[in-house]
Amino acid sequence: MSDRLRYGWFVNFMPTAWNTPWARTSPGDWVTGDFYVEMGRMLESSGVDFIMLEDSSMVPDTFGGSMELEMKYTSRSPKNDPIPLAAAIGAATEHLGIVVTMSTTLYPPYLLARSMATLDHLTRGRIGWNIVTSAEDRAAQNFGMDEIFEHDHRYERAHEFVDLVKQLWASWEPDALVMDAATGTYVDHTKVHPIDFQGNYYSSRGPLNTLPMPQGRPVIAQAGGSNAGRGLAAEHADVIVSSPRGKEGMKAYRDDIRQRMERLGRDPDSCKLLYMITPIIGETVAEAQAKAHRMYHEDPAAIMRKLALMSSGQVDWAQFDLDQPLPEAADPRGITSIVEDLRRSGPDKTLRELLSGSSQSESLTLVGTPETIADEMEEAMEFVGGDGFLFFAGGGGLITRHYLTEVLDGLMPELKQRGLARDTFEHRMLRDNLLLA
Ligand SMILES: Cc1cc2nc3c(=O)[nH]c(=O)nc-3n(C[C@H](O)[C@H](O)[C@H](O)COP(=O)(O)O)c2cc1C
Repeated sequence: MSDRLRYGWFVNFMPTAWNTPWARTSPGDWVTGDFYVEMGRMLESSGVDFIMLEDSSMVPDTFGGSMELEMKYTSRSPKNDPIPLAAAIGAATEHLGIVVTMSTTLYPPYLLARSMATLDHLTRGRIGWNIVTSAEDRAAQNFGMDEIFEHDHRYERAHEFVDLVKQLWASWEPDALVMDAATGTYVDHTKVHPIDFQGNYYSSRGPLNTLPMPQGRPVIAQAGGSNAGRGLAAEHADVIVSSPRGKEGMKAYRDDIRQRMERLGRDPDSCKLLYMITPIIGETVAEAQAKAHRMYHEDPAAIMRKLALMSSGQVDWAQFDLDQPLPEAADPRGITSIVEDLRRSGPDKTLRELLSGSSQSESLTLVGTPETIADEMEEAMEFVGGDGFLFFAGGGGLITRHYLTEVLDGLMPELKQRGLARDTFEHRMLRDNLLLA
């Protein structure tokens, strides 16, 4: 495989590891954004295409009807707003893309369009938008709703939302800024247009009140797993991040998305698909295996941390016996594909077995040396067809500088040596670095 792959790093603006080896204990390190700004610089110098900032807006209390598990393991909170962090990372870097999550269910479209446009200016064309629809009642209640909309309805609204914000971004013609000294005219008003958008769910007069953004519109990222989610991704995404299991699952997902894009009249190569991985790296395979065993099997908190992470939707995992197979429990309003994926990956396994052994949200289980892991990544990409990987250190306060160093100073150089990662950024803007060869 000779084509360079694409890489992102998915991270939560949350506490970093604080009671594991190689962790810092000061909360000031994350809450000020210092850790993540430093991380942005590290990613850039290693040739990672973008950092992707997760978001959600609630304190979960689904597990056993209490916030205890959540507060103890910090799976979704405390969490700061990723939008100002994107600006801070942008100011500290020159080439790294910064993909920010904003929910179509919770943000007004005009506000979102304007924030994205402003961030694209601040970063000189390096912003992406991770479109999510939010699945949690608790988040909906923080924004004045009684409960979150039903799953497919959220996606129906998201289609309209995206149409609207795209029109707002296009409401200024690219050459509207004239700065004509002779007439003393800053902007040619004939090139700025109201949009008068009237949809089923949203309306907006427009135009946007920002100058046209450097990238025209942000890079659009999406992580849909369901039929409705894949439909939104196939129509709008420039980059799709997902975690289908194993090489076969990755290939089936990619083939499906590419077929959907073709049916919609889009060039399938105009969207890059990245698969989530959490490589466990050692200087020998045995050392990496021992580390993975310690992390996933010997740490009594590991399963509880995973349960806390999964307990932000409608499914109360406390009702299930950890030592029994998972019963039919998917709530159609919840994150359906996550529940279904888990059940499908081991219909006869107990919940404890399903949750132990790996980081549950990764496409490939990668445990080894930089060389053996790069072999597996390369082989998977040859089988799947492309396009790259999304690193993730696991949610809920597990990231450390030590882990970043293992991946960025251990694995990335090995990938570069094989021509599978970039040495330098060829372009200034995220869209160009991501999509062009
Ligand atoms: C890599 C990745 C990142 C995601 N980031 C977020 C996020 O920041 N906020 C959020 O509410 N959901 C996030 N999700 C959830 C997805 O938006 C989506 O709801 C989920 O993959 C299930 O797919 P479905 O909505 O099509 O059922 C993420 C999912 C993945 C795989």
